[in-house]
Amino acid sequence: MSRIAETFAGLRKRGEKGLVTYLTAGDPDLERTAALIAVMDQAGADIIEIGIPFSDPLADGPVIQAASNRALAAGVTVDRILAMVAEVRAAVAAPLVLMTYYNPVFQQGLEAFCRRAAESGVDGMIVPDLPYEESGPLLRAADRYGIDLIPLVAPTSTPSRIAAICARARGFIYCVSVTGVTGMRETIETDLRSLGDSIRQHTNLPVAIGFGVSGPEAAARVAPFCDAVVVGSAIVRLIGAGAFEEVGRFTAALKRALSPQGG
Ligand SMILES: O=P(O)(O)OC[C@@H](O)[C@@H](O)c1c[nH]c2ccccc12
Repeated sequence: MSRIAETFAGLRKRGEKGLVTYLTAGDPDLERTAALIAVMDQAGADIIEIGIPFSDPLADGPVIQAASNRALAAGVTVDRILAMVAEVRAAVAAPLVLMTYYNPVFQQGLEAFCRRAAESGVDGMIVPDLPYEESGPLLRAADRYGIDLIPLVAPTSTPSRIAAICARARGFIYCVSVTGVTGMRETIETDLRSLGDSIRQHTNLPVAIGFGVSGPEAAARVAPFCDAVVVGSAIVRLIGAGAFEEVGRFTAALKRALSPQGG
């Protein structure tokens, strides 16, 4: 069983919803990223998503774009990110998922990228600009190295597309709650119940909902429709403000809101 599958099995047994937290690697530097991954793990994050900064992050809103720019300005590279992951891996219980656009993967070569990611202890990958139709080669490479290629489903995905995406999914399905880019929102208007149902018709894999979840109350509101909630921009904003010691407290508050006794 993969580390991601084990994590969801444990959550189910404990009657909890999972918490997936995101941060951009190298913002403000990789030493801080490593420390924050450990802090989020200890504070209750069930899966940690590590963003590889990219110059043209089309799915990202202003908060994560700014984090990418800071990381790129600090000179972070894919090599250094994977070395950092390899260093923290043994001390961190949570599965680690890379969020990367396709270009950095393609530049290294699909096979080489997946091999090195696996050697560094990466458990899964999200590649938001890789369309389902073109995902075959990367899926095969990821499968060879035991890395789950986690797909995105959006409110605009048609039923036949959802079926096709689910058939190729690994790890979990990342259900995008809104049409648009990452970032905190006041409210989420999407009918998450019916979107979740249309995914579950085609797969038994867990469903995580992300985009726009701003804090513990918002997390508790979307939790009934999924197995895990993803929080990115709200955490990246704390990091961007230098409020590093807040990250652990915020993560713990999010996790409390997703546990049976509630927040
Ligand atoms: O920032 P938000 O709205 O909390 O959403 C999570 C998101 O940041 C994270 O999962 C992510 C960051 N960049 C992405 C690009 C595509 C898909 C997902 C992501």
